[in-house]
Amino acid sequence: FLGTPLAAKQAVARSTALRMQDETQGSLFHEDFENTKGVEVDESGPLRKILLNTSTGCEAEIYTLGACVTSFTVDGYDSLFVRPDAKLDGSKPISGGLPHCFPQFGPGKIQQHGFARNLEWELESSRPGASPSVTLKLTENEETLAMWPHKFQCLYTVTLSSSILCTTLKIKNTGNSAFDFQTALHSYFRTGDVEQTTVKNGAFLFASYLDKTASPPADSTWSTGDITISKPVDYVFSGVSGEVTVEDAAARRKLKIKNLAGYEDTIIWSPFGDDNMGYKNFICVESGKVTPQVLQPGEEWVGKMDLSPSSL
Ligand SMILES: O=P(O)(O)OC[C@H]1O[C@@H](O)[C@H](O)[C@@H](O)[C@@H]1O
Repeated sequence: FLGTPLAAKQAVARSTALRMQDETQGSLFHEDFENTKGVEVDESGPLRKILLNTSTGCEAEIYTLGACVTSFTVDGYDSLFVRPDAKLDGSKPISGGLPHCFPQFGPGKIQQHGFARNLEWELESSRPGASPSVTLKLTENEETLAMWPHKFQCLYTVTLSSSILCTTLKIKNTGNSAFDFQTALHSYFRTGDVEQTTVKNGAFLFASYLDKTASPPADSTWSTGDITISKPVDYVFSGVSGEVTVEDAAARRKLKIKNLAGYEDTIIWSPFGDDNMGYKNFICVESGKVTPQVLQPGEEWVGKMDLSPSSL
């Protein structure tokens, strides 16, 4: 496991208004609760999390380990799913919610899905108010440089706006030489029953995709339009993006995944049949940039993905 052994962190039973480093002034400030309405830091458990909430009753929970959004609740329904086998003590990355894969997606030269989800991200800034927002930051350190010799800055902003969760990830090359990377939100969406769930986007029909359940993984063509799940699935649809909809007939819920920038690919993963992972109650519909993206020194890539839930 890469990063600070967070499991050992002392549990401090408190939920406070946001405290953070103001880098522009170089000082620690602590806003009073009225001014931080909608943004709280919860340090009562082994891992620190940020809570966003609106006066209309929408809530989001973001762990600073991996900058992982683990809960997004509108009208009392949480659209995100955390696997029952997930560890929330820092002993491994969080298997649920919206984990970041960076700088690698899947297996490869470095660890599966990269290191961003294993590391503690810094609190960069917050914006309280009617549309509360928090920005978390990750930069290189000795451990990342040993695995991936590049200087970078990731800034991840999560905003609750009305009943929409807005996310923006900015990845910048802060070094002196070019690098390439892959990234993805390995999104876990709650389902009443994965077998009664349909994933829709017009571009699935006749799209070519990489079937990672084949041995060895093989390119294929998707010929049936909408995607339903009745067996283990691990498909990478390069070039399928834009609005992807998850319709969950069992829970009578619909979720629009709006890929607004940067995420050009869609990955569908289901460990169908694996009760330990709670396979019945989630589907991963991932927003990815799987084709490697080159960044020259000073260049930045921006990924934007919003979630808009409603009843079906
Ligand atoms: O188990 P992880 O690392 O959290 O990732 C979940 C799954 O993610 C998928 O993308 C991989 O193909 C699986 O092999 C993996 O199990």
